[in-house]
Amino acid sequence: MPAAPAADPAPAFPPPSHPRLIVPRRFADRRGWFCETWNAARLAGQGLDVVFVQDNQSWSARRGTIRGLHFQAPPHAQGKLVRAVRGRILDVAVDIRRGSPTYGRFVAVELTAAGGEQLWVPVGYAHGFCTLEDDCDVVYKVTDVYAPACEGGLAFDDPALAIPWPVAPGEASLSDKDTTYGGLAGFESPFAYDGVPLRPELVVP
Ligand SMILES: Cc1cn([C@H]2C[C@H](O)[C@@H](COP(=O)(O)OP(=O)(O)O[C@H]3O[C@@H](C)C(=O)[C@@H](O)[C@H]3O)O2)c(=O)[nH]c1=O
Repeated sequence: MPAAPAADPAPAFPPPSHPRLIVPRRFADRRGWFCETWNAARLAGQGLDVVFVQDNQSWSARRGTIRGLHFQAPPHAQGKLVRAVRGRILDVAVDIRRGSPTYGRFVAVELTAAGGEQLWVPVGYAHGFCTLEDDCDVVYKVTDVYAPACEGGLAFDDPALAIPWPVAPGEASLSDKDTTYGGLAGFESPFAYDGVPLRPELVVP
């Protein structure tokens, strides 16, 4: 008896511990467009099964504003789903999981209000962004609450990371806090590697 044809393999969605670019569909008509910016069931069906507990928004007045690189340590580690709702940013996620073969490597992707792209930044990654225009609003959902005692950071301009920020370090608009962080040398990460290396592909099949 001939073997039954093999079923189509399930799409190989990346696990939640991998960064991911999500571009929700927009339904355009004469008025403009409509978009579901987050649909828990749909994304769970695509392997991103997470619960958000807080929504954040920041407004940055100037092009060349850099916020980051930030993370919260356990027990309040945060996954973040980031998008620009006004303007454009270069969004960056750095692998800071101890023992990761891609430790210190990063993904950098442009997020635009015009395109509605979203970057999923998993737990175990430091996050930061640079505004590419004046007057940028960034909103993001997070999977744990703000916990100042768990806040940590890395120097955005650490030469060991070599992130190609689109602004000279001396010209970036920064918070006082973000000028105090050290680089990877001597950094003791609170995150352990979970077996999922950082791959360059960010777009879900
Ligand atoms: C992050 C955060 C800050 N705050 C307060 C603390 C402080 O007084 C003020 C500004 O905080 P910060 O300077 O930390 O804001 P900012 O530099 O924009 O911090 C953010 O940067 C990006 C890159 C991230 O990934 C976020 O998770 C967050 O760390 O807002 C909250 O009340 N809740 C929050 O969740």
